[in-house]
Amino acid sequence: MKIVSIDEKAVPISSDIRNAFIDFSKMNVSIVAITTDVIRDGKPVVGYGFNSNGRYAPTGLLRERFVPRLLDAKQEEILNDEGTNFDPEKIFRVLMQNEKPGGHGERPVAVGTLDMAVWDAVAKIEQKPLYQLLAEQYGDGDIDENVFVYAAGGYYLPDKGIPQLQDEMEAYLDQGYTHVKMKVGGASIAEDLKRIEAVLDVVPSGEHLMVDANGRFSLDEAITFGERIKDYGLFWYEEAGNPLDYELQAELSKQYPHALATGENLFSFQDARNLIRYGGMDPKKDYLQFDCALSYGLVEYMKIVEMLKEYDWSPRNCIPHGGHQMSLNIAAGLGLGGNESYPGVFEPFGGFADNYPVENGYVKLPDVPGIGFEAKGNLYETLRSIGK
Ligand SMILES: O=C([O-])CC(=O)C(=O)O
Ligand SMILES: [Mg+2]
Repeated sequence: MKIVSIDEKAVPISSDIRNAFIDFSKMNVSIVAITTDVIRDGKPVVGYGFNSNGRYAPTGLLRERFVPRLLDAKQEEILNDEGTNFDPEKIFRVLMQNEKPGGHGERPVAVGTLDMAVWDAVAKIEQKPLYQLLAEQYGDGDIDENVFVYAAGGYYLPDKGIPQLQDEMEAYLDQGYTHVKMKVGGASIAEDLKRIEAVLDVVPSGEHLMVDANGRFSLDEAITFGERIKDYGLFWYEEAGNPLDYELQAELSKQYPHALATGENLFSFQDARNLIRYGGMDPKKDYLQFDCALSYGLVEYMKIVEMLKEYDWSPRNCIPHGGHQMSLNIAAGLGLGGNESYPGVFEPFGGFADNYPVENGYVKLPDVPGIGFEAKGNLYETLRSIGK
């Protein structure tokens, strides 16, 4: 059993949208295909992966360092002890050879991309959906048949006014979502409050709306904004300040009475643990958004989940960033609180299996081997453009 080849390509996901920190005019992602010599259904198993939105394609890191390292590994370094499948933890160790600790930068994005492809291949070789494999081998055996998903949008766009924002949110509700998220921090407070109130006219109550400042605010701004929105009773207030500023997060937690969310820009076990240790987050109400496809993959994510349990956090407090099927599988197999979704944004990487509509805020997963990319036509078209 061996890896025959690994292919990578950068694919654009550019658009005119803007959050409080960046625009997406040059955004792209790496897709990878790990082709194996294992035959299932008469064809070699190919595992696919991609990195999550918000970080650029780590093409150089993959091609110069991580792909050669994996291709150079000996069989016993990448297979399980029985030799019946690839071993994601061993592969993680191979990838991280000669990598110093700390300074995570964009290395975790490259490793997370390969890790996704490894898990896709492993589940395909087992001929099981990844969520089932995770529940059986790493969880308590139970699968969540329905996973909570919310519609993340509400971006700033040139010429987008209040009516367009309301139409967008109404369309999400019409598509079966019960909870929606919008961007804040990219306009004046007065303007953002108008936008929030306009969306509150469309959703049933504040409990159905999240706001995301994408790390834009200073401590004072974060607290002031929190003061101004607290009576809306929103579902959560996301990434108010710089993701690595744990003191800001802790101070904000003391002032803002409702749920906070953050973590999408923390890329390692150590960063996640620092947030839990020093960020003042409350396991009784707050949410964690670590995204394995940006942060060393599922091997690292499972270490984070174990760490959280030691600090009395439940996996249900985790609702990952990224809107991809990998985290949807993790949510279903390991009992997370849900997953993000970007209806119509970041296509073809955002969104879930075709013909599995969101119903009353929940979505089901298809019963296909692997992560389920083959059940999402536009994504599979893109992924299969590489690989043997
Ligand atoms: O706009 C982005 O970078 C995406 C984001 O923060 C989110 O999905 O929460
Ligand atoms: Mg966010």
